[in-house]
Amino acid sequence: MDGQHTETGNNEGRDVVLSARGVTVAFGSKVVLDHLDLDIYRGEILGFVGASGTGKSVLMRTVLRLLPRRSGTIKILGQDFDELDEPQRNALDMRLGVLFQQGALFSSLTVRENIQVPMREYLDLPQSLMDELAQLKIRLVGLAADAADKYPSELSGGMIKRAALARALALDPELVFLDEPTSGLDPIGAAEFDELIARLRDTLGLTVYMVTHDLDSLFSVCDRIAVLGKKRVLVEGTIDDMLACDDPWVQAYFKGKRARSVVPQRGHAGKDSLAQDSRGK
Ligand SMILES: Nc1ncnc2c1ncn2[C@@H]1O[C@H](COP(=O)(O)OP(=O)(O)OP(=O)(O)O)[C@@H](O)[C@H]1O
Repeated sequence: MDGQHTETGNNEGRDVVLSARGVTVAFGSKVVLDHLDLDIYRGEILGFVGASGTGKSVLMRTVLRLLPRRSGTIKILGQDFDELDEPQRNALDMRLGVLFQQGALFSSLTVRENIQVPMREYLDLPQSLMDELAQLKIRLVGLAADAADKYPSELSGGMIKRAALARALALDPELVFLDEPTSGLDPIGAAEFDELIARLRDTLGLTVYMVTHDLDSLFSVCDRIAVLGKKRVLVEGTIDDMLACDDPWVQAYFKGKRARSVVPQRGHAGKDSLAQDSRGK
């Protein structure tokens, strides 16, 4: 059901890399998402927010086909998984990277082996090339070379996130899904991770779909934000659009006490100045 949510700003002519229309997901009689619409544009970092339990993870899992939907269509990079055969699905899967909450690394595998899991699943490469590629990804996410031989239990929380990101990037995806990537990190670690995501978006041309509760991330690296509420996307747009939105939850979230500590002078500042305020803390 198109046009149910408020989409602000002019996105006409932009390349849509993910388009959800009328998506409904339910568990028995409990409807979590009801005719949800959402667009993600190429090259942007979209922050996806909403109160706890509103269905942010459910939507991400539905988009990734880990949960079934009751109705609606989802197109990723112009293709609808439902219309693809197995080899085509695999080809499309390879263009997506995913970082689940808590990193979700395999504890019995080293960082190098974790990064090579998707390579083994989708590609047929000699071990020496996979080792080289894993080392490249390790460098890309700012880990030291010797992290390759470490097991997840030997890594700090921030290193685990980076290693999980390296695995998400293993197949050079175009669209990356991040589920609360900065949760559990201290503010400095979280800010560094945000900077890494922004840098990778710029250098690799990634599109990023980021579920987050982290106001700093929303203010500093997200180009657009989508707010989930009432089982659909209530509003999507820039930080300024969020600040201007009169929905009570959006107001409380973006103008509440926590937001004020992130953005001391909210209201009329543009994204850049908001970001500066946030980072300057
Ligand atoms: N497999 C499942 N079976 C039944 N109910 C589920 C299942 N997965 C999620 N739910 C329900 O769907 C709703 C949305 O859950 P979800 O995990 O997507 O919320 P969220 O917005 O990601 O929350 P949080 O911010 O706390 O992570 C919740 O009420 C949850 O209990």
